[in-house]
Amino acid sequence: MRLSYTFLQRAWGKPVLDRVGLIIQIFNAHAQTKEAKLQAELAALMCKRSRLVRVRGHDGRNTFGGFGGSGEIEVVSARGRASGGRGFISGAGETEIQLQRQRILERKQKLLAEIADVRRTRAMQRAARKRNEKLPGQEIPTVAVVGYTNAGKSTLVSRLSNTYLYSDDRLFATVDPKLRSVKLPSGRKVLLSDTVGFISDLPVQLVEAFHATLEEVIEADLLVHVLDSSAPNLDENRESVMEVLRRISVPEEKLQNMIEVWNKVDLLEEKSEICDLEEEEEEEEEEEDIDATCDQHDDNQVINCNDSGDLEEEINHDHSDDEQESRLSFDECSNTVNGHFTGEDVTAIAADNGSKFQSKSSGLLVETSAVTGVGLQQLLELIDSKLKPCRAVERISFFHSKWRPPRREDSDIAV
Ligand SMILES: Nc1nc2c(ncn2[C@@H]2O[C@H](COP(=O)(O)OP(=O)(O)OP(=O)(O)O)[C@@H](O)[C@H]2O)c(=O)[nH]1
Ligand SMILES: [Mg+2]
Repeated sequence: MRLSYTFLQRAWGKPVLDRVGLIIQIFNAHAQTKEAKLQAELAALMCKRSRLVRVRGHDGRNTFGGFGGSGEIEVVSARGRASGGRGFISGAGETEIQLQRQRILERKQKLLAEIADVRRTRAMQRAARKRNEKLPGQEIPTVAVVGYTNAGKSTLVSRLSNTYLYSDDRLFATVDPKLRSVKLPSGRKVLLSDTVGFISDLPVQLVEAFHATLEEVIEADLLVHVLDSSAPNLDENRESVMEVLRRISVPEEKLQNMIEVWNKVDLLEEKSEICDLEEEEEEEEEEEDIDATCDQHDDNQVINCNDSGDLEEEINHDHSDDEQESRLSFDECSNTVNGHFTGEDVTAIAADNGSKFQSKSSGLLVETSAVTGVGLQQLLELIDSKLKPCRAVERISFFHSKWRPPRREDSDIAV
């Protein structure tokens, strides 16, 4: 496999990346802020336990880390070179590998220090924001919008806040979390935080490296999990997101209170219409077939008029086949529509899927289309209702108007 990277790279004259390398490349290309760029670089460095990542710039020079937007990343095996393999570094041996590892380590420490700096600034800003919201009822809660990449998070946040956020039909369109202010039906303001999309089997190194981004999720008062309801692998996507949330230690209580949004329902409707048309055509074809079969049976009836019992059995058998066939085609059609569900009755499907899905009856599920606007009002109302109880508790707190020492993490930051 390692050999084939080199081989393919030479044969095609293009960089060949594995999954992790590719993700890092995409993150790097989409990173806009200093923080995101630092994190992308750190992610690359953290993937070097058994490999080395090297960047070839326009001038042909190779550098470690700090790859620019148009630089090329080359992921190669350290072991391959150490054993005299045809790597990128000529005359490579264990000493050179060690030297490079040392350089990587130094760079990593520098990056970590810079990221800690950025985090400190962010935490101080957050602390200042909270201090400014000291009057009861004036707190601005944060709602983190999380979900699988390409589920429609940015489109949804844009639509709800009436502002522009970059969205695209590609992986990791968002790399820098963004906050947007939204007014809820009760009149209260919230900050919606559009976050980085997750993927299945998110490499551990990436989770660590993107921890600063995921802070938004941990700090949020409420989570909104956006799913692409038209995705054929909705279950898997859902599980992948839950896994990452658990991995970054989001409290179970917050996960229990999380709102689930099944977005892109307009696509289901479109597909459902296509499916209905197909079904109608199939039914027409079946009717024609049945007519033809009946004609045949009529002929049989005439021929076998003395054996009516057998004939009846034969006819019933044919009809049950027809029923089964039409039921099968319906099921197939439903699967084509959304992998598992029809847009109509989520509750029934949720029941079918046991505890895997939160049903509508739990009050935590909303179907939306960020494009057509369906379900958005309902979503805002749900956010409103989910935030109300905790705010009410704070309002009756005896200490709300008194001075309190800063929270531990804030004091750490101040030091
Ligand atoms: N038909 C339809 N398309 C949608 C809907 N919501 C989002 N999209 C499209 O889905 C694609 C991805 O949308 P984004 O908002 O960028 O998705 P995201 O979850 O923010 O993606 P990442 O930032 O990569 O994690 C875009 O092409 C959107 O136009 C929807 O409700 N219906
Ligand atoms: Mg996005």
